[in-house]
Amino acid sequence: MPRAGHPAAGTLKVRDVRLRFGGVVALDGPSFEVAPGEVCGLIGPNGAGKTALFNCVSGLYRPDSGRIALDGVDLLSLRADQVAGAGVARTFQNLGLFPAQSVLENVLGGAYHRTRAGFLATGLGLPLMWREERRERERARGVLDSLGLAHLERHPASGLPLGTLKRVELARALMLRPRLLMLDEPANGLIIEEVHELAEVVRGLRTGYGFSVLLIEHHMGMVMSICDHLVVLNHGQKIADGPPDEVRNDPAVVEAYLGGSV
Ligand SMILES: Nc1ncnc2c1ncn2[C@@H]1O[C@H](COP(=O)(O)OP(=O)(O)OP(=O)(O)O)[C@@H](O)[C@H]1O
Repeated sequence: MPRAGHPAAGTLKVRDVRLRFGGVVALDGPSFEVAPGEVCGLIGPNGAGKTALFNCVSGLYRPDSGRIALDGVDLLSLRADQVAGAGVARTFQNLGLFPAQSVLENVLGGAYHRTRAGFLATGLGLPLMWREERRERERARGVLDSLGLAHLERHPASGLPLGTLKRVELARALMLRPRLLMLDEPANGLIIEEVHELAEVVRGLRTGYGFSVLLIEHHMGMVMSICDHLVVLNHGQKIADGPPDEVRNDPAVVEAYLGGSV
């Protein structure tokens, strides 16, 4: 499996992040850390603030206060596209793929901002840009291969099973050479076999590419099987932070979120 190109890293530090929408407190000061190479699950009941936190890390929301840094780089001073350039890649709850485009074109979309002039310039016949695009295509093929998708590169995204589309979206995120990969409910809508398959894929990617993973997931089987560390939010506050076995037995977590069902 190809290395992603960055040196091993991916320390995310979140400190006292606060975000309000009018009278609604979405984030009420959570602080936590994701260590290099670990899979950290961000869990909590509906409305706990998980997506709001993801959006703050990826630059879509600007918190009212607090600090978020990746490998010492202050992400809050960057625009969303610069955050991606700093090594943060994410997938979305509702896939952000283009149905009419081929799998390869969708995956190449993940590399777009990394090229110096974009693929449009290649249409002008500029040799440097053409070489750059060819290089990115080869890299995309390598990423597809590492996810067992090489045979689908010409297939339009439409018509592929959801489990496969999730892997295409992962491939697109990998084109950003992430230090931190953020996955937003990847198991949502998958059948149990696909969940197991996806968990296996994420574990393999983490080992092969060496990045850290921050995962929002309601599927407790997946959370418990792949996370090294859990952070639990409730009403925008952190209520637990530690190894999965410890967190699952934490009375505050059982009370607030798990309802004793795990
Ligand atoms: N753009 C927004 N405008 C207004 N309120 C928002 C916005 N985004 C989030 N909120 C509110 O902030 C709180 C946290 O929402 P968030 O979507 O982060 O929760 P969540 O933990 O991701 O929930 P779920 O598991 O249901 O996706 C909720 O009360 C939500 O209604």
